[in-house]
Amino acid sequence: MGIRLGCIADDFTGATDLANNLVRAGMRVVQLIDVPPAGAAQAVDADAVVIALKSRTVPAADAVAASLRALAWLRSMGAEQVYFKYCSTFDSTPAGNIGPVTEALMDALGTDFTVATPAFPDNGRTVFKGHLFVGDVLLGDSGMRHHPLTPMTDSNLVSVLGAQTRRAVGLIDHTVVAGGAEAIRARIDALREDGVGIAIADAVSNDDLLRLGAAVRGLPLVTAGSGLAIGLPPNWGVEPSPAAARLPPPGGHRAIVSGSVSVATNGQVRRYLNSGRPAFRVDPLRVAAGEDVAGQALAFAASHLDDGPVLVYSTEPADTVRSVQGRLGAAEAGELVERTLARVAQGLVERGVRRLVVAGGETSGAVVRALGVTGLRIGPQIDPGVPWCAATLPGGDTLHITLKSGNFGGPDFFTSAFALLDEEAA
Ligand SMILES: Nc1ncnc2c1ncn2[C@@H]1O[C@H](COP(=O)(O)OP(=O)(O)OP(=O)(O)O)[C@@H](O)[C@H]1O
Ligand SMILES: O=C(O)[C@@H](O)C(=O)CO
Repeated sequence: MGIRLGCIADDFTGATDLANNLVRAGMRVVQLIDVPPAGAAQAVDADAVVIALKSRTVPAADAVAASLRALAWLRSMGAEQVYFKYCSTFDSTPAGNIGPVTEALMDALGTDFTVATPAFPDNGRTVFKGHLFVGDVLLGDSGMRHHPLTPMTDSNLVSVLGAQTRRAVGLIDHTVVAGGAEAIRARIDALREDGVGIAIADAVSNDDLLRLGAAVRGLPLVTAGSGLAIGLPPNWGVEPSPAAARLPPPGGHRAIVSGSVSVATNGQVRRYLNSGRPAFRVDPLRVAAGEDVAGQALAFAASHLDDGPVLVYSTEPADTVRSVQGRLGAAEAGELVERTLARVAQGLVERGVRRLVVAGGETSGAVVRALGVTGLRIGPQIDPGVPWCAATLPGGDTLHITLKSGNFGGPDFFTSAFALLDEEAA
């Protein structure tokens, strides 16, 4: 039997976020890093496959090409419905990539209609009258306003998406969503007749997402944050089951690698440092000056792994990061830190780390690629949007790894993550 749901995620932590919601709703999910080579098809035994791309901020043409490659592979696996996952804060610019990728997927699937909703109420992302809220504030008033690559200053998603697409963008508003699947389908029919190709869907609660999920049964393509995923498995008669999230038993040393500069991660790092546990700070300026900072971090880690977890971090508040970027250049600083942390992660695994927390989407991409990991089995949720995963290392060992989006996770995430793994193993 082929897979039911084929998913394309525009970044790595977003992919595990989506996979997590599907697993919680009972699907057996495999996450693949990049589009697999031909012939890997036989290896997949799952209800859903999530292909993790790094396509959020690359040029739109590259994002489209990568997404179409992923689509072709998912279709070859028999995917009955396709899910394009983007960020719950709708990270994009007028050049894309949400609009261009959505339209390319619609064209390739030969469909004239799809929905778009980044709503993820469990993490405070709600859509009301087409406007996206992050917690209690509109998107345009949130921290996303100052994002270096995708500054989000307009909270009205109908206009944000309209600026990125050739197709007309409409709205399925909350009064319709509250009316249930039939009412939503009637609204979809009316929008289609009016020539609308993509509809932003309101959702302020998980119940809204469940109703939307039922209504989009049979649409070849849905586009969303991870929230809509909770409403799709019932369309195939799949029900929540703890078996879906079962991972092999964990072992080995524990470590945390954090290159995220988000507000939530800053709080988590601070909390960890205050607890007095072993931690090593990676200073990008010392790396740029030619010091072997990765080597120093690994030497430090080696002497503390027995009483781990050990934290290696470059996480700093926004003003410090800005000052580093001012001296090195933003892209150069980012790449330098990603390369250093990826080397640290490799060295940690060589030194026996088999339980690894990684914070930051770009950082996760760099780490996972450096480790030679090609697929992740999704396990239990630590906090909304962040599950433990199991990967097979090139040498055959199992690595338990979690990829945390910058703004996800509670203040004690770095300790609660390991505690959950211990509980599951007990
Ligand atoms: N101290 C630092 N100075 C400058 N750049 C840094 C520093 N620490 C990390 N970076 C870079 O900042 C970027 C952070 O992006 P990343 O996606 O990993 O985390 P995030 O943006 O906080 O989280 P997310 O994308 O998951 O919301 C990376 O390119 C990283 O290398
Ligand atoms: O949807 C989200 O907010 C996350 O999964 C994400 O994509 C962060 O990069």
